[in-house]
Amino acid sequence: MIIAVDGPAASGKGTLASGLARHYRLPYLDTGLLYRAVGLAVAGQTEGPGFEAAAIAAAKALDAAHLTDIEALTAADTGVLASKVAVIAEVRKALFDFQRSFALQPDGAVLDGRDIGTTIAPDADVKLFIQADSKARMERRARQLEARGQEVDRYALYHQIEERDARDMQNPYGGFYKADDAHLLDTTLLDIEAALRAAIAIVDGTMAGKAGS
Ligand SMILES: Nc1ncnc2c1ncn2[C@@H]1O[C@H](COP(=O)(O)OP(=O)(O)OP(=O)(O)O)[C@@H](O)[C@H]1O
Ligand SMILES: Nc1ccn([C@@H]2O[C@H](COP(=O)(O)O)[C@@H](O)[C@H]2O)c(=O)n1
Repeated sequence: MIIAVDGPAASGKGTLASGLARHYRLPYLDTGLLYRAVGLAVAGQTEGPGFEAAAIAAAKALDAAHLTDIEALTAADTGVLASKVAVIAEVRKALFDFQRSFALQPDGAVLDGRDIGTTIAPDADVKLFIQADSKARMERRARQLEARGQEVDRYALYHQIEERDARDMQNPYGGFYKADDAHLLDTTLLDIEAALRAAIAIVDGTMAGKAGS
Protein backbone atom coordinates (compact mmCIF):
# COMPACT_ATOMS: atom_id res chain seq x y z
CA MET A 1 0.00 0.00 0.00
CA ILE A 2 1.35 3.44 -0.93
CA ILE A 3 0.13 6.36 1.19
CA ALA A 4 0.81 9.88 -0.10
CA VAL A 5 0.65 12.72 2.44
CA ASP A 6 0.89 16.32 1.25
CA GLY A 7 0.25 19.68 2.83
CA PRO A 8 1.69 23.10 3.66
CA ALA A 9 4.51 23.88 6.09
CA ALA A 10 3.96 22.77 9.70
CA SER A 11 0.52 21.34 8.95
CA GLY A 12 1.52 18.19 10.82
CA LYS A 13 1.90 16.01 7.73
CA GLY A 14 5.21 14.52 8.93
CA THR A 15 3.73 13.65 12.32
CA LEU A 16 0.77 11.97 10.64
CA ALA A 17 2.81 10.26 7.93
CA SER A 18 5.24 8.75 10.44
CA GLY A 19 2.29 7.71 12.66
CA LEU A 20 0.63 6.00 9.67
CA ALA A 21 3.91 4.29 8.81
CA ARG A 22 4.17 2.92 12.36
CA HIS A 23 0.52 1.85 12.38
CA TYR A 24 0.70 -0.01 9.05
CA ARG A 25 4.37 -1.06 9.48
CA LEU A 26 5.47 0.63 6.28
CA PRO A 27 8.74 2.41 5.49
CA TYR A 28 8.49 6.19 5.71
CA LEU A 29 10.20 9.00 3.77
CA ASP A 30 10.03 12.69 4.70
CA THR A 31 10.78 14.08 1.22
CA GLY A 32 11.17 17.61 2.59
CA LEU A 33 14.47 16.46 4.11
CA LEU A 34 15.89 15.96 0.60
CA TYR A 35 15.11 19.55 -0.40
CA ARG A 36 16.36 20.75 2.97
CA ALA A 37 19.69 18.93 2.46
CA VAL A 38 20.09 20.59 -0.94
CA GLY A 39 19.20 23.95 0.65
CA LEU A 40 21.83 23.46 3.36
CA ALA A 41 24.44 22.64 0.72
CA VAL A 42 23.99 26.10 -0.82
CA ALA A 43 23.48 28.04 2.42
CA GLY A 44 25.22 31.40 2.32
CA GLN A 45 25.34 31.62 -1.48
CA THR A 46 23.68 34.55 -3.23
CA GLU A 47 20.72 33.62 -5.41
CA GLY A 48 21.51 33.61 -9.13
CA PRO A 49 22.98 31.30 -11.78
CA GLY A 50 25.81 30.13 -9.46
CA PHE A 51 23.27 29.31 -6.74
CA GLU A 52 21.20 27.27 -9.21
CA ALA A 53 24.21 25.37 -10.54
CA ALA A 54 25.40 24.56 -7.01
CA ALA A 55 21.90 23.41 -6.00
CA ILE A 56 21.62 21.14 -9.04
CA ALA A 57 25.07 19.66 -8.34
CA ALA A 58 24.12 19.10 -4.66
CA ALA A 59 20.85 17.40 -5.65
CA LYS A 60 22.68 15.08 -8.04
CA ALA A 61 25.28 14.22 -5.36
CA LEU A 62 22.78 13.75 -2.53
CA ASP A 63 23.14 10.59 -0.44
CA ALA A 64 22.24 9.31 3.03
CA ALA A 65 25.24 11.04 4.61
CA HIS A 66 23.60 14.41 3.87
CA LEU A 67 20.50 13.49 5.87
CA THR A 68 22.02 12.94 9.31
CA ASP A 69 22.23 16.42 10.87
CA ILE A 70 18.55 16.58 11.78
CA GLU A 71 18.91 19.74 13.88
CA ALA A 72 20.39 21.75 10.98
CA LEU A 73 18.05 20.14 8.45
CA THR A 74 14.91 20.96 10.42
CA ALA A 75 15.86 24.55 11.35
CA ALA A 76 13.33 27.17 10.22
CA ASP A 77 15.87 28.94 7.97
CA THR A 78 16.67 25.65 6.23
CA GLY A 79 12.98 25.35 5.32
CA VAL A 80 13.18 28.71 3.55
CA LEU A 81 16.35 27.64 1.70
CA ALA A 82 14.65 24.36 0.74
CA SER A 83 11.74 26.23 -0.81
CA LYS A 84 14.22 28.32 -2.86
CA VAL A 85 16.01 25.29 -4.33
CA ALA A 86 12.66 23.51 -4.82
CA VAL A 87 11.70 25.97 -7.60
CA ILE A 88 14.63 24.76 -9.73
CA ALA A 89 13.31 22.17 -12.21
CA GLU A 90 16.65 20.31 -12.45
CA VAL A 91 16.78 19.92 -8.67
CA ARG A 92 13.32 18.33 -8.65
CA LYS A 93 14.31 16.08 -11.55
CA ALA A 94 17.46 14.95 -9.72
CA LEU A 95 15.45 14.03 -6.62
CA PHE A 96 12.62 12.27 -8.47
CA ASP A 97 14.09 8.76 -8.96
CA PHE A 98 15.01 8.26 -5.31
CA GLN A 99 11.51 9.23 -4.17
CA ARG A 100 9.79 7.17 -6.85
CA SER A 101 11.88 4.07 -6.02
CA PHE A 102 11.11 4.54 -2.33
CA ALA A 103 7.38 4.60 -3.12
CA LEU A 104 7.62 1.45 -5.23
CA GLN A 105 9.07 -0.84 -2.53
CA PRO A 106 7.38 -4.26 -2.57
CA ASP A 107 5.25 -3.77 0.56
CA GLY A 108 4.55 -0.12 -0.14
CA ALA A 109 5.54 3.04 1.70
CA VAL A 110 4.37 6.30 3.24
CA LEU A 111 5.82 9.52 1.83
CA ASP A 112 5.09 13.09 2.82
CA GLY A 113 5.85 16.31 0.97
CA ARG A 114 4.19 18.66 -1.50
CA ASP A 115 3.93 16.70 -4.76
CA ILE A 116 3.59 13.10 -3.57
CA GLY A 117 -0.02 12.59 -4.62
CA THR A 118 0.38 14.59 -7.83
CA THR A 119 3.86 13.71 -9.16
CA ILE A 120 5.87 11.19 -7.13
CA ALA A 121 3.08 8.67 -6.54
CA PRO A 122 0.02 9.67 -8.56
CA ASP A 123 -0.86 5.96 -8.33
CA ALA A 124 -0.89 5.95 -4.50
CA ASP A 125 -3.61 3.80 -2.90
CA VAL A 126 -4.53 6.55 -0.46
CA LYS A 127 -3.82 10.28 -0.69
CA LEU A 128 -4.18 12.69 2.18
CA PHE A 129 -3.91 16.46 1.98
CA ILE A 130 -3.30 17.86 5.46
CA GLN A 131 -4.43 21.39 6.22
CA ALA A 132 -4.42 23.60 9.31
CA ASP A 133 -4.90 27.35 9.52
CA SER A 134 -1.79 29.54 9.40
CA LYS A 135 -2.02 30.64 13.02
CA ALA A 136 -2.26 27.05 14.30
CA ARG A 137 0.68 26.04 12.11
CA MET A 138 2.78 28.96 13.35
CA GLU A 139 1.97 28.10 16.98
CA ARG A 140 2.86 24.43 16.49
CA ARG A 141 6.16 25.32 14.84
CA ALA A 142 6.90 27.93 17.55
CA ARG A 143 6.39 25.35 20.31
CA GLN A 144 8.53 22.83 18.42
CA LEU A 145 11.40 25.35 18.19
CA GLU A 146 10.96 26.49 21.81
CA ALA A 147 11.12 22.88 22.96
CA ARG A 148 14.61 22.85 21.43
CA GLY A 149 15.54 25.88 23.49
CA GLN A 150 15.30 28.34 20.59
CA GLU A 151 13.86 31.83 21.02
CA VAL A 152 10.96 32.47 18.70
CA ASP A 153 9.65 35.70 17.21
CA ARG A 154 6.07 34.61 16.45
CA TYR A 155 5.40 37.52 14.11
CA ALA A 156 8.49 36.74 12.00
CA LEU A 157 7.74 33.01 12.07
CA TYR A 158 4.17 33.58 10.85
CA HIS A 159 5.44 35.60 7.89
CA GLN A 160 8.18 33.07 7.15
CA ILE A 161 5.59 30.26 6.97
CA GLU A 162 3.27 32.34 4.77
CA GLU A 163 6.15 33.30 2.47
CA ARG A 164 7.25 29.66 2.13
CA ASP A 165 3.69 28.49 1.38
CA ALA A 166 3.29 31.20 -1.27
CA ARG A 167 6.56 30.19 -2.95
CA ASP A 168 5.56 26.50 -2.83
CA MET A 169 2.11 27.16 -4.27
CA GLN A 170 3.47 29.30 -7.10
CA ASN A 171 6.22 26.80 -7.91
CA PRO A 172 5.65 25.98 -11.60
CA TYR A 173 7.53 22.68 -11.21
CA GLY A 174 6.25 21.73 -7.76
CA GLY A 175 2.84 20.21 -8.42
CA PHE A 176 1.78 21.54 -5.01
CA TYR A 177 -1.98 21.35 -4.97
CA LYS A 178 -4.46 18.89 -3.62
CA ALA A 179 -4.79 15.95 -6.01
CA ASP A 180 -8.41 15.46 -7.12
CA ASP A 181 -8.54 12.08 -5.41
CA ALA A 182 -6.86 13.23 -2.17
CA HIS A 183 -8.80 13.31 1.10
CA LEU A 184 -8.64 16.68 2.82
CA LEU A 185 -7.91 16.47 6.55
CA ASP A 186 -8.05 19.75 8.48
CA THR A 187 -6.23 19.32 11.79
CA THR A 188 -6.67 22.89 13.09
CA LEU A 189 -8.94 21.72 15.90
CA LEU A 190 -7.48 18.22 16.33
CA ASP A 191 -4.68 17.18 18.64
CA ILE A 192 -2.07 14.73 17.36
CA GLU A 193 -3.90 11.61 18.57
CA ALA A 194 -7.25 12.73 17.13
CA ALA A 195 -5.62 13.68 13.82
CA LEU A 196 -3.92 10.28 13.58
CA ARG A 197 -7.20 8.48 14.37
CA ALA A 198 -8.89 10.48 11.61
CA ALA A 199 -6.10 9.67 9.13
CA ILE A 200 -6.26 5.95 9.96
CA ALA A 201 -10.04 6.01 9.49
CA ILE A 202 -9.57 7.55 6.03
CA VAL A 203 -6.95 4.96 5.04
CA ASP A 204 -9.01 2.02 6.36
CA GLY A 205 -12.17 3.36 4.72
CA THR A 206 -10.46 3.90 1.38
CA MET A 207 -8.85 0.46 1.37
CA ALA A 208 -12.14 -1.22 2.41
CA GLY A 209 -13.88 0.62 -0.43
CA LYS A 210 -11.28 -0.58 -2.92
CA ALA A 211 -11.53 -4.17 -1.67
CA GLY A 212 -15.32 -4.06 -1.99
CA SER A 213 -15.38 -2.63 -5.51
N1 LIG B 1 -2.64 17.98 15.29
C1 LIG B 1 -1.62 18.56 15.95
N2 LIG B 1 -1.85 19.27 17.05
C2 LIG B 1 -0.83 19.88 17.70
N3 LIG B 1 0.46 19.84 17.32
C3 LIG B 1 0.74 19.13 16.23
C4 LIG B 1 -0.26 18.47 15.48
N4 LIG B 1 0.32 17.85 14.42
C5 LIG B 1 1.63 18.13 14.51
N5 LIG B 1 1.89 18.88 15.60
C6 LIG B 1 3.19 19.41 16.03
O1 LIG B 1 3.48 20.49 15.12
C7 LIG B 1 4.87 20.51 14.78
C8 LIG B 1 5.02 20.43 13.26
O2 LIG B 1 4.54 19.15 12.84
P1 LIG B 1 5.22 18.39 11.62
O3 LIG B 1 6.70 18.47 11.70
O4 LIG B 1 4.57 17.06 11.54
O5 LIG B 1 4.72 19.30 10.41
P2 LIG B 1 5.10 19.20 8.87
O6 LIG B 1 3.88 19.57 8.11
O7 LIG B 1 5.68 17.86 8.57
O8 LIG B 1 6.20 20.33 8.80
P3 LIG B 1 7.27 20.63 7.64
O9 LIG B 1 6.51 21.27 6.54
O10 LIG B 1 8.24 21.57 8.22
O11 LIG B 1 7.90 19.32 7.25
C9 LIG B 1 5.51 19.34 15.53
O12 LIG B 1 6.07 19.81 16.74
C10 LIG B 1 4.33 18.42 15.85
O13 LIG B 1 4.52 17.66 17.03
N1 LIG C 1 7.94 16.85 -1.98
C1 LIG C 1 8.44 18.05 -1.60
C2 LIG C 1 8.92 18.26 -0.31
C3 LIG C 1 9.43 19.49 0.02
N2 LIG C 1 9.48 20.46 -0.91
C4 LIG C 1 10.10 21.77 -0.61
O1 LIG C 1 10.95 21.69 0.53
C5 LIG C 1 10.54 22.61 1.52
C6 LIG C 1 10.76 21.97 2.88
O2 LIG C 1 9.84 20.90 3.03
P1 LIG C 1 9.21 20.48 4.45
O3 LIG C 1 8.18 19.44 4.11
O4 LIG C 1 10.33 19.93 5.26
O5 LIG C 1 8.60 21.69 5.04
C7 LIG C 1 9.09 22.97 1.20
O6 LIG C 1 8.73 24.27 1.64
C8 LIG C 1 9.08 22.86 -0.32
O7 LIG C 1 9.56 24.05 -0.90
C9 LIG C 1 8.98 20.25 -2.17
O8 LIG C 1 9.00 21.16 -3.03
N3 LIG C 1 8.48 19.04 -2.50
